[in-house]
Amino acid sequence: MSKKESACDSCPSKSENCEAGCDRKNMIKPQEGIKSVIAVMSGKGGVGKSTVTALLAGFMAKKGHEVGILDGDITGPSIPRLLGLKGGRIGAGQRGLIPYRTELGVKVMSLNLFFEREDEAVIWRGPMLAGAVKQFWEDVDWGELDFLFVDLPPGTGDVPLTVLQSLPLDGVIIVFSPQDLAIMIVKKALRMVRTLDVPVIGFVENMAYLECPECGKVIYPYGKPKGSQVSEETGVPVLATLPIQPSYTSFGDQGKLEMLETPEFEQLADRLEKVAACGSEAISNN
Ligand SMILES: Nc1ncnc2c1ncn2[C@@H]1O[C@H](COP(=O)(O)OP(=O)(O)OP(=O)(O)O)[C@@H](O)[C@H]1O
Repeated sequence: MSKKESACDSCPSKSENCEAGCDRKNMIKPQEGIKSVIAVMSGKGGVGKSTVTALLAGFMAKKGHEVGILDGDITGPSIPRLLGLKGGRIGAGQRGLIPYRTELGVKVMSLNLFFEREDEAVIWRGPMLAGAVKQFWEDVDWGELDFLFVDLPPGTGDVPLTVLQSLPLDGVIIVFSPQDLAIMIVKKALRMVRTLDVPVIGFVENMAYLECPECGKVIYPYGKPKGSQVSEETGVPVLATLPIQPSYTSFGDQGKLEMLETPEFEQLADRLEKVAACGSEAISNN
């Protein structure tokens, strides 16, 4: 039995007797060509979730994987800018909308790619935002992918809820920074994911430290890293710890973020490869 079949069989949405209380009963059809679907989430804005998504996509692409990014941050989409994609040229084929491709070949779909002006504002209410994300799943010809990363807007609102309930996710990565506030909110995000019975793959702690380029001294502008404390309290491993790295911002501004080398993702990549091969049951931290 394939990984997808077993995942679907264990999902209550497949059952004719789906109980009224089932949280994932609205799950939409898996796409045959996509091996694993991973949401990248954060409880709070500005912790670097889109930066992590773009860097991770580049890291996995450089390892030889076919990678896609579904930009679910409809009102604040930054993925096209970080990866150097200019909107206004979305095409359609027989099997749906054709995603853009970055220099490394990462497939990307984002609402901003429909606009020529990247500063176009999207003023929509929650249900429309959630509908757009579903369409990016259903109406895009993603083709064959090893990993589709879904970059979620921050928080626990309509779009994260729709994605967690309706996309056939293999798991969620939660990004946080070492501030106490961010830690409190990461636990809310984790609670939401667990309530909806979606597997948690692990945490990424971003902006954990800064290494002085002159003397090499390490300082902690946002406080000491909280990875081991959060891991102990939640039972979820921290699979990558990223420094404050000015090149992330400058490469992002130039649309070349995927080109940066990020050896910090080695352990996370191993986990993701396991998920793609054996299913999230093998690594779930729920
Ligand atoms: N490790 C880092 N080192 C230096 N700058 C970083 C780092 N991570 C993120 N940034 C910068 O912080 C800003 C916010 O990052 P990003 O847009 O990825 O956050 P986000 O959590 O996706 O935000 P949003 O809440 O808008 O979704 C960007 O300017 C980015 O370049």
